[in-house]
Amino acid sequence: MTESITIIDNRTGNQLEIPIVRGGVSAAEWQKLLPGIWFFDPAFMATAACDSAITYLDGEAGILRYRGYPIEELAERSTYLEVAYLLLHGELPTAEQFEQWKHDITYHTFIHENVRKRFLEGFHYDAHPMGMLVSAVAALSTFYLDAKDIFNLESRNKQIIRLIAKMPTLAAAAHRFSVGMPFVYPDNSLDYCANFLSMMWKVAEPRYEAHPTLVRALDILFMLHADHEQNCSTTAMRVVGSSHADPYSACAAACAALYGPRHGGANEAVIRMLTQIGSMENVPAFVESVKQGHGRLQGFGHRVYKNYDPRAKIIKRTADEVFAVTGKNPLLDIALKLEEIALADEYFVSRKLYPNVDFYSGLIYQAMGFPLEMFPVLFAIPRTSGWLAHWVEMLDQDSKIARPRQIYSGAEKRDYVPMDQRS
Ligand SMILES: CC(=O)SCCNC(=O)CCNC(=O)[C@H](O)C(C)(C)COP(=O)(O)OP(=O)(O)OC[C@H]1O[C@@H](n2cnc3c(N)ncnc32)[C@H](O)[C@@H]1OP(=O)(O)O
Ligand SMILES: O=C([O-])CC(=O)C(=O)O
Repeated sequence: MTESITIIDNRTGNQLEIPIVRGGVSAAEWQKLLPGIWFFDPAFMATAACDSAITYLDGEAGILRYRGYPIEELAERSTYLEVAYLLLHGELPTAEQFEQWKHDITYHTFIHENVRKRFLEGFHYDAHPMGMLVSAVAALSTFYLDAKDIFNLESRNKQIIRLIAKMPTLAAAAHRFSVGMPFVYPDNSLDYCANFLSMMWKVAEPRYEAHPTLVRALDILFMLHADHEQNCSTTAMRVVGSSHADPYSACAAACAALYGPRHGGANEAVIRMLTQIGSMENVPAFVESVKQGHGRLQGFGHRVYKNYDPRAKIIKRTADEVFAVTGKNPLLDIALKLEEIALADEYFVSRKLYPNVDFYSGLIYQAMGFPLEMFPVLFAIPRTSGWLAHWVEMLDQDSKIARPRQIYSGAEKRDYVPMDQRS
């Protein structure tokens, strides 16, 4: 195995041996040998930003594992709360640990009345629920001042539990407000996903009981969305966290990164695209227009996967179970046709563009009755555990503040021109 690479410093002609660290070159070694020479890698296409033990991803083979456990096995046998524990603690919980974890999360599902009444209800009536979520998560830092104490393990764990517990409550509150419905308090006799569905849909006393197939489907989707190594939002979490900001502020930054249509907003964009296509007959023309450069196939392509996203495979199967309860989403046939045509087309094959996690998830969410605007919110709820696992790992590694360099391409030094002399 190669243990170092040899490069020539073209300023001096010197030959330099740079040690390889786990398949990569350490930036510290690089800077020692070649000070002032930076890697130009604006979108981090070839940069490992950290050393992480949380999620393993082989994009060529389409493999995803959390803490060593294959995603397929977790989706089959685990639950979201167990997966959240696994991501954060590194091991599956014992029965006793799991009971305590569930109890702690359940105990913290309520949000401060002012967050709802004064903050969330202060938004414009048509505010996007993801915008509301981003702001509400940031606002939580003003309610929990102990959150600044990030190196106090007791306080740190409390914020982790609060965030995982309160995300569904904030999400449902944002939805209820946006449709003019009264807020529903958490029903802590219910499990995590059933409780969320109750806060979303309850219209009459004494309680809302979601269909067990739909509760399980949501739990599976939450497991699949829980982590994905250094994606854009997790990178935002780590970058903001590296300044030692509190976890609510860092999580708000991560939520904001997830909001974009290139990332967690793509599931919403997929449904808009399928609706715009309108029928199976229109699919070939739509694919042609994408190939001509008019937009992108939403829910297709991935920075790391150059194969079928393993999560999309599981979601596709789960969709059938959901549709058996809700009735088939009429957009499914268009989605299947689109996949069939794209996967047989040289444009998509040569670029290794396959369906990603967002391609089929929206069809399930829509069939379950969620409005499109809630789709990125549904992504943010489970991803919170992944963000927090990375935040904890980063703090435990005592990592440095994230601070890349740049290649300056602006003006040379010049003199200030008074305003009356400018043309
Ligand atoms: C949870 C998630 O975040 S999963 C991703 C969700 N996002 C989407 O589904 C949005 C659609 N997909 C995309 O925009 C991209 O595939 C991304 C953002 C996910 C990845 O982007 P990158 O890794 O930077 O790939 P890049 O944009 O360089 O694309 C490589 C080539 O494939 C093409 N391409 C990539 N994705 C698509 C697509 N969805 N439709 C059509 N062409 C595409 C690009 O045009 C480019 O072609 P070129 O080499 O001829 O210029
Ligand atoms: O890994 C990525 O870049 C995007 C993604 O699939 C995710 O965050 O789940």
